Amino acid sequence: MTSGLYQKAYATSFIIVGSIVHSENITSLTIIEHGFIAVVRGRIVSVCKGTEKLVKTQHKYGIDDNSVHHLSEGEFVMPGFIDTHIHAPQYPNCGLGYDKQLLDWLTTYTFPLEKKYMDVDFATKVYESIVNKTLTNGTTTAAYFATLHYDSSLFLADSVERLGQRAFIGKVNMNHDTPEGYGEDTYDSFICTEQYIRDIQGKRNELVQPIITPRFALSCDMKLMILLGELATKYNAHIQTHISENTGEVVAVQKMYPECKNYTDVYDTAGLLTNKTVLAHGVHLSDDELKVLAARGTAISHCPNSNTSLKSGLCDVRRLLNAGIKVGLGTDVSGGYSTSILNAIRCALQTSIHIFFGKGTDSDYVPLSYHEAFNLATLGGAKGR
Ligand SMILES: Nc1nc2[nH]cnc2c(=O)[nH]1
Ligand SMILES: [Zn+2]
Repeated sequence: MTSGLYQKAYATSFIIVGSIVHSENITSLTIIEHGFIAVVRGRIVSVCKGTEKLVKTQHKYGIDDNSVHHLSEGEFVMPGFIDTHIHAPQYPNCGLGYDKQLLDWLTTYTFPLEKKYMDVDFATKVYESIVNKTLTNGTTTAAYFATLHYDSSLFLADSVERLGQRAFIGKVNMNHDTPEGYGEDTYDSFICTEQYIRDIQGKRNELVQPIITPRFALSCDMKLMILLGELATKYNAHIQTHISENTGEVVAVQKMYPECKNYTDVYDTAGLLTNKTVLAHGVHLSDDELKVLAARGTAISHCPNSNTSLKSGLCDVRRLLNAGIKVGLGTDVSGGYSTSILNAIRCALQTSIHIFFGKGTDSDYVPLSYHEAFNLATLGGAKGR
């Protein structure tokens, strides 16, 4: 759905007639040819086929012929894509800096760019353009990381609201090992985050929600993470962060938290693993960690473009699904160079095939199918919410 039509969906009632493609579960793709989808004041009330049913639906909801849109031959309607992990401020760096792996990439390219968002004018320009770009690419829901800056993070929420996207927007928290000019102390980070949550919830717009966003275990100490976990409970808020993306990062986390069993245990100890938590990457998780994540109902955002671009590794989605973990797709701009979830679908399929090659093509490993990848890009991402 184009962004114009998407915005219109919230204001009016209408019916789209034509082919409908959607995913009801991970094992199949549903294709309804010559069907129709009826939307009444922003809510889908019917997905059906048949002329008689179409006429009945028009009568039932008082939808006149001018509000019935017929798709042309070859066109189809499908659910919007869900980007479960994207860094809005990193958009200007898309396609840059892949000569480094995660930790060096952060200090060389990412932190210096994010620091610039103390300038609200700069932030407004970039945020307006990334929200427009993702909407154009068919992303109707996104979980955004903003930056540490309270004012610019609110501007991202304003852009999302104005342009008509559903989004979870996080003011990032970082109080440990921070670069010059881009860090916060524990108290400020906590106070500012609480105010930020209140501001966003105060919009009373169900499409725009705050999400608690400790950057990752190397940027936040345990005290701050515990405080953020408490905020999540108090405000019934979602949580997002990164986990086990890169082997150097995993080693550094174990060194920083020697009392914890593993990376997952760090977040579990802080109370950050809930059924409203989304963890990006999860490339190098052990079987024990997968069990804990499944038990907590915590989701993984699979970011295959980023995992390859930053040479982090091949994330085995089949293994995550078999462990009972909810999985969605993320672009991870600008670790990933593309803002498009269609690109994430393609990258997820290729990553899965590369894992299959690694196991030997005579193995019984089943790479992801396109209908599984389509599910991860739509309903799978929605489950993580
Ligand atoms: N890909 C990615 N991983 C991270 N880990 C901590 N911060 C980041 C980030 O900005 N991007
Ligand atoms: Zn990320």
